[in-house]
Amino acid sequence: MDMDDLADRGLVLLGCGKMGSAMLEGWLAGGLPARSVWVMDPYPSQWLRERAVEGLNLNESLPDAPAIVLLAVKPQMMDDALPQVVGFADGRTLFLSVAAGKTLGYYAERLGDAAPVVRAMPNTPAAVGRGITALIGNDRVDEAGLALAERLLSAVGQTVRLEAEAQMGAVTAISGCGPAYVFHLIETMAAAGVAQGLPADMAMRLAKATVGGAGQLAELAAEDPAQLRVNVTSPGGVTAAALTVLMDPDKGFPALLSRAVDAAMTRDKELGS
Ligand SMILES: NC(=O)C1=CN([C@@H]2O[C@H](COP(=O)(O)OP(=O)(O)OC[C@H]3O[C@@H](n4cnc5c(N)ncnc54)[C@H](OP(=O)(O)O)[C@@H]3O)[C@@H](O)[C@H]2O)C=CC1
Ligand SMILES: O=C(O)[C@@H]1CCC=N1
Repeated sequence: MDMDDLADRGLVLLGCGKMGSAMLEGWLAGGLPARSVWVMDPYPSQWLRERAVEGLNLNESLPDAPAIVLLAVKPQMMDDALPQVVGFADGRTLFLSVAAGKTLGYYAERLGDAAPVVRAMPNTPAAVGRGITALIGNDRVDEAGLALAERLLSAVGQTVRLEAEAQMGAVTAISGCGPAYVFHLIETMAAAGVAQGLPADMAMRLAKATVGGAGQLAELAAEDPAQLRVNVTSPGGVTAAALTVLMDPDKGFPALLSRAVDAAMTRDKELGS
């Protein structure tokens, strides 16, 4: 099974909200024909209705044996939504789940033993081709199936294969949810700038460009992030004063982020049950 097979046999999206749309936007931009895509979503967005005008199959009858069914409804909705695609669980169709918490065991119970299932955790920067997705397959997924999932996901960013499904909770808490942490950092940096007297639009521009630029530097530089931090921190200077607050082991970022990640992982487990 390869990308041509995907275009011929079809890609079905069960649920196409924020995450499904972020990935679909990248796939269509990368050349997947709209006519090869079937979307099942009870309340499609304006963006999806516009893609339907271009040939995307929106809430129409599904192909006989699609190459991939992407499961992108909320975990809480999965029990209700899954029966719509259970008929594809005969081994010919690869299921690709992006739902937080829902384990390969959960899908085996509902789809049976024949269905190849890849569990993946993407993130929303996929919409601009800058996502990162971790993935792992069940024992019905062969190398070709995993490679196809990887090719599809790498069209919207980087991919990483997990060694064990148990790693997925931590991945979710770091890179799945992580963009929200960073967006909140941008919001709070801008708000702090406004509190110090900057105009709101200027403070937001400074915050966005700083986070975007620092992220890109962290990815491209030969030095690691700790050294890049040191490079900003003139001894006895202004950054050092701020970092004394932010790096406080009890009240700073380390303790705060560790608590946030613990909370995310607890919720991930709850959603899986
Ligand atoms: N958002 C993110 O950053 C990430 C999300 N995920 C995972 O992606 C999945 C989707 O999340 P997200 O996109 O944020 O959520 P959304 O609520 O935006 O998207 C889910 C979509 O599924 C639709 N839906 C609900 N019930 C059904 C059904 N029975 N059949 C078909 N479609 C249905 C919803 O419609 P309606 O709105 O009308 O209910 C909605 O459009 C979740 O499982 C989440 O864990 C993974 C990584 C990152
Ligand atoms: O908030 C959520 O549950 C999903 C999973 C990762 C990001 N969003």
